[in-house]
Amino acid sequence: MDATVLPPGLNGSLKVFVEGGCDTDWRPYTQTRLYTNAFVINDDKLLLGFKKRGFGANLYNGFGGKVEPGETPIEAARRELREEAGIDAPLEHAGTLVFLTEGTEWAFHIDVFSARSYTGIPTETDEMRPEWFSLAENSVNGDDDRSGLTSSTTTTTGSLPSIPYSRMWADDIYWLPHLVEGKRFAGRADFAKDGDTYVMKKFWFGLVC
Ligand SMILES: Nc1nc2c([nH]c(=O)n2[C@H]2C[C@H](O)[C@@H](COP(=O)(O)OP(=O)(O)OP(=O)(O)O)O2)c(=O)[nH]1
Repeated sequence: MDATVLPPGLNGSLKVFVEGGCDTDWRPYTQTRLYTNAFVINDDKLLLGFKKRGFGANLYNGFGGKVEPGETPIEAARRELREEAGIDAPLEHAGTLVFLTEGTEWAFHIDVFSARSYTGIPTETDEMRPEWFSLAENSVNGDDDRSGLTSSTTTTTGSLPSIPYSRMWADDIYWLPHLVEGKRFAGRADFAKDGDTYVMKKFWFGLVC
């Protein structure tokens, strides 16, 4: 795809792999705020956190938050991983996500990181409950209601559910499989609000080439 038709906020050499949503314009914005999001993979398991409060509460996600003044995105990502999951990991940049929501006039610029090893023990915090999910093809459906299942922080891959996409941000199903495969991506997703629910209206994702 010609770089001139990238959604506003994206740049570089990107080849689209999915786009969709309403036939409306991308939401305008004048400011950008920096965020991070970190995913830890261990063999054929992926660590996600169940967000217990605040923005994105009740969704599973990687670990992350705002980049504080004086921090680089990678420093912020490692700090957030320590604060929210209690672990350290050799994070590498995996992708960039431009994210807009209705009612917020600025864009989230999210640097997404991944690591294939970690140190420490994933530990529940006030904000996040870490849980492992299986990347194996024959894993049980992680989109099912898991209430009643015991915590998966120490179980083996064989008994773990698959990635619970229906309980994650709606754009994740497009780019997270590429992150797991080690491919670098960038994309944009514009959301509207329907009551307390965020609905994805328009999206575009490409691989870095
Ligand atoms: N996977 C995924 N994550 C997203 C999307 N949109 C979005 O903001 N995020 C992430 C980026 C951040 O990691 C997190 C939002 O930050 P936060 O709300 O937890 O941060 P915070 O202000 O609490 O910051 P802090 O107190 O933890 O520093 O959600 C999305 O579409 N998909």
